[in-house]
Amino acid sequence: MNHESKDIVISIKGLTKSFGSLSVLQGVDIEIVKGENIAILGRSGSGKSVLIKIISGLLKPDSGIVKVLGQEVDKISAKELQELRLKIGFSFQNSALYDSMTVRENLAFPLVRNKRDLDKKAVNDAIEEVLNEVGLLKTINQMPSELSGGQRKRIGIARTLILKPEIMLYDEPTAGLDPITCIEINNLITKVQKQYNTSSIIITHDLTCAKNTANKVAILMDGKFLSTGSFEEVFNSQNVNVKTFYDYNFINNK
Ligand SMILES: Nc1ncnc2c1ncn2[C@@H]1O[C@H](COP(=O)(O)OP(=O)(O)OP(=O)(O)O)[C@@H](O)[C@H]1O
Repeated sequence: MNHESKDIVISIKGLTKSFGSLSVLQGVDIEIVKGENIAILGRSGSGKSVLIKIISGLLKPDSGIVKVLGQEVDKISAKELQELRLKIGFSFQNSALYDSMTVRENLAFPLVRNKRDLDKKAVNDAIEEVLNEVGLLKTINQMPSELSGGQRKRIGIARTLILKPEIMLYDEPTAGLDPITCIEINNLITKVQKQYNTSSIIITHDLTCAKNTANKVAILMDGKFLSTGSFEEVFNSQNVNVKTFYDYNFINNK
C-alpha cells in the first residue's frame, strides 16, 4: 500500500442508489483522508442519510465503489463488517442514552459489550478519560434526566469515543440546541478530531457548524456533490446553485 492510499480512510467512486423509481444518489465521488472533518450539506431528502447508511454498511449501493478503511463495505462478510463498524463512531440524533442508567453505566455499556477482556479498573479509567475529554467528569453518577440537552449530547459523543473510533459520523450534531450549546458542540467536534486524529463526516443544515468544524464542505444536490472544498472556496463560488443554497440556509437558519 503506498503512502497516498494509506491516508485515505473513505473513498467513494461512482456511487448510485435508487429506491424503485426514486434515484437518490446518481454518481457520488468523494475521498476523506485521515484526520479530516468533512461537512455534508444538502436539503432535506437529498440523500445524506442514505450516503451515511451505505458507508456504514446498513444499505447496499446499486453500483460504484465504497471503501472504508481499505475495505469495500458491500463486499465483506457480516463478521468483517461488524469489526469494521467498531472503528466507526455513530453520533446519531436518535442514539439516546439509557434513561434508567447513570452516566457511568451508559459509558460502561459499549465497552463491556464490545471489549469483553477489560477488567473493572480499565473500564473505569476509560470512562473517566472520555468524560474528562468532554468536560463532564462531574456528571459521572448522575442520571441522563438530570442533564441538559447539550450535556446529554456530549455524553453521547463520549459514549462513542470510548471505543476509540477511527471515523466519526455525526448526524445533525447541533440540531435543536441553543446557540451557546452549538458552539460547545462544535468545539468538542474539533477537539475530538485533534485529540483522537479521527476523520469525521458531519451531516448538518447548520452553516456555522460546517464552517467551524469542517476542513472541507460538500453540498449534495440532485444525487451528486455539487461543490466540494473549504467553506470559503465553496461559498465564494459563483455557482448559482451554491448561492441559492447559501441564501436559503442563511435566511432559514438565522
Ligand atoms: N429505505 C428506504 N426506502 C425507500 N426510500 C428511502 C429509503 N431511505 C431513504 N429513502 C428516500 O431517499 C431520499 C433521501 O433520504 P435521506 O434520508 O437520505 O435524506 P436526507 O438528505 O438525510 O434528509 P434530511 O435532511 O431530512 O434528514 C428520500 O426521498 C427518502 O424518502
